[in-house]
Amino acid sequence: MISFIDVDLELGKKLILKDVNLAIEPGQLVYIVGKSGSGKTTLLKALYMEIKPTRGEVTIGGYKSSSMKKRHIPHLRRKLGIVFQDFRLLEDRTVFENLSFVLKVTNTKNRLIEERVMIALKEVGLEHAAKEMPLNLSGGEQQRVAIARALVREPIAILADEPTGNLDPDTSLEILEYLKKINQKGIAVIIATHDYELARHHPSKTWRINDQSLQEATFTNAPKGYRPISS
Ligand SMILES: Nc1ncnc2c1ncn2[C@@H]1O[C@H](COP(=O)(O)OP(=O)(O)OP(=O)(O)O)[C@@H](O)[C@H]1O
Repeated sequence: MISFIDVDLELGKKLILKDVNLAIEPGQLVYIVGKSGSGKTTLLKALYMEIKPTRGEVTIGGYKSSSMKKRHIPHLRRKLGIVFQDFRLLEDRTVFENLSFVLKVTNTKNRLIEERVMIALKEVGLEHAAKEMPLNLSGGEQQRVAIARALVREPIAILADEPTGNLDPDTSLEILEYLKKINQKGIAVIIATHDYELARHHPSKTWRINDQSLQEATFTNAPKGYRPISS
């Protein structure tokens, strides 16, 4: 469903990632780890086609980077749910409106919008918060709203860029639990994080960026405690 074949990625003529080969199957949960500035965000941007490879091919949801037309990029993004470290909620809209907004732009009927929004909020345990303003919620709850907003599109994959970067250790694990639960429903989840401990705590397929290259990593010994690594 998702593949990188012999991909080079550059930003402003600077080579960020070299010769990336990666395959992600439907329903997989995958971590992309690497220190700050190693290129995790760049890799995710190539997935949602914000960046075009200078060499090789990225394939996702039936789209190929080499033949992707600019006007088709929004079609691809409608199939993806993207979650950021800083939540990126509309602060002057209610939780419900933050989610319904996503469906309104695709001309979904009102009754269906309400149904899908409430199903997504239920998935993250926030159906009671539909009328709240985002800033009245905790950081963890805001991130759960962002996850629900990603879900409401019924995506083929959720791309999460440092989803726990602004959260305390316990809340980070809670967010990871929600992402795992969503993954168990068959949606691929790709988590980019500098927090190796998160990947160790809930082991799954892990790819590590080091010195411009992406390698498969294995964490066999899950630690007893969870300590986040600060950036
Ligand atoms: N427009 C640009 N031109 C050149 N280099 C850039 C540009 N934007 C970012 N970079 C560099 O690209 C590298 C990769 O950045 P990227 O944001 O992908 O890393 P990251 O692993 O996601 O880091 P973080 O965890 O801090 O977000 C960094 O060294 C950054 O300084």
